[in-house]
Parts: sequence; structure tokens; C-alpha cells
Amino acid sequence: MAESLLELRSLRKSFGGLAVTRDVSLSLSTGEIHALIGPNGAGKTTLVHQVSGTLRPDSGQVRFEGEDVTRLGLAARARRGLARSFQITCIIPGFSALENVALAVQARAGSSFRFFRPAGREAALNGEAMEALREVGLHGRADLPAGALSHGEKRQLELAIALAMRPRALLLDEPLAGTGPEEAERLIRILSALKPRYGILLIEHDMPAVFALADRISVLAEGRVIASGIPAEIRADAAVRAAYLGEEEG
Ligand SMILES: Nc1ncnc2c1ncn2[C@@H]1O[C@H](COP(=O)(O)OP(=O)(O)OP(=O)(O)O)[C@@H](O)[C@H]1O
Repeated sequence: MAESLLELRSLRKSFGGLAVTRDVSLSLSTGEIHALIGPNGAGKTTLVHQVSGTLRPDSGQVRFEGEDVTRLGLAARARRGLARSFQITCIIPGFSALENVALAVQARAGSSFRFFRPAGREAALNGEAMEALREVGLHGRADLPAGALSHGEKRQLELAIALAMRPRALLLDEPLAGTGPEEAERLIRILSALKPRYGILLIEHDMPAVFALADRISVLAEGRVIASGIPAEIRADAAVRAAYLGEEEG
């Protein structure tokens, strides 16, 4: 069988004496949303940093498209097609939505537009940026300053900025955080529409969204994957219920 798009093999990470990632292995395929859930402090953020390249695991491997990328940093992984969504704090509020995405296109494309005249270069950048905005349903708001967008639209813009990297795998860290019910529904529709073309590793606290979107769910508790399976299996899993009940009791 062909190797998955993204594969984590026995990742381990400790901070001093505290083991935060304990032998985590999981995989992601194209056309799949694999959700990672777990109670607060389970180690999700630490794991995301190891996948995106901002934190080096103590041992284990991050493999992307069959290659070991464990030693590559964030930018090198993004260039290869493993992109992490940017947080709202990376959006420049005074620039239009289109300009925000065009900057990301430019960062990815580097000098590849150098043979264009300046006007042609701008048109090419804007064309690609508009395409990314269209993918997330924000093309009608392209000319608005990013700061004037609603919270949900800013989250759509973050997605467009990530898509400007032309990724094959997307790492989304709480893409629904802070959204209201209508915005969440819209983002769920957008992510469903993106799914066939990408592999998406989704870290999300909104359980209805996770169960609506995920093809597979892995549950992290105290740094370990305690369950992994299709949503129906996870819903029925006693250890998962105990991990969440434990959190509620705490
Ligand atoms: N740089 C660090 N140094 C020391 N301990 C850390 C560091 N980063 C995280 N931790 C600890 O690792 C554990 C897991 O944290 P992490 O933020 O990865 O969990 P999480 O599942 O993302 O939690 P949440 O859902 O609350 O964001 C916590 O006990 C945290 O205090």
C-alpha cells in the first residue's frame, strides 16, 4: 500500500520531566479529514508544533509524501506542501482581503513571476489570490480591508492564506474557535468542500463540527493516543468517555 500523505511515527516530546507527547503515531490521506481531539492539556498544541515544524520531537519521525521531514523547519515544510493555517494575528487589518492573500502567494512564488512585467506580475498574483478567496467563499469580500471582516470571515481568510501555499496537507488548529453557530456552519461547509483535494489534520474543540467533518478521529489524553477510529467508534469508546468525564469532574 502507498504511504500516507502525512505520517507521524512514534513521536515523543518531553519538557523537563513532563512527557507531553508519548509515542504518538497517526496518518492522514488525501481526501480525508483526520480530527485530533482531547481534553485540555492533552498535548494537542505541542503535537501540532511538531507536525508544522516549530518544535523538534525528542524522537520519532514526521513523514510527508514518503519523505522524512522531521529535521525541516516550518517554512521548508510549507514549501513542500504541508501548510499550517495562520492565526488571525497574522492578518494585516489595513490591507484588503485580496492583498493579504496576494502577499502569501508572493511569499510562495518567490521569483517565479520575475519574467512578467510589473503589471502582469500583479495580475498573476491577484489572480491566484482571488482563486484562493473563491475556494473559501470570500471572493465577494476581496476588496474590503481585512480588519472590516467579521470574525468568521477572518477565519475564512486564514484558510485562503494557507491555500495560497498550494498545500497538499493542511494543518488546522481550531479553525472554528470564537465563531457563532452560523459562522461555524459556513466554515463546516467550506471545509467539507475542500476535503476531496487535500488531507486535513483538524484540531478542534467543537465536537458537533468534529463529528460532522471527520472521517477519522484520534483522541489524545496525557500525550497518548487512547483511541483512533471512525466517528461512530469514537462515540462508543469507553476510554474516550472516561477521559472527557474526568475533565468535567475536574
Ligand atoms: N514549552 C513548554 N514547557 C513546559 N511545559 C509545556 C510547554 N508547552 C506545553 N507544556 C505542557 O504540556 C502539556 C500539554 O500542553 P498542550 O498545550 O500541548 O495541550 P493541549 O492539548 O493543546 O491543551 P489545550 O487544549 O488546553 O490547548 C501541558 O501540561 C502544558 O503545561
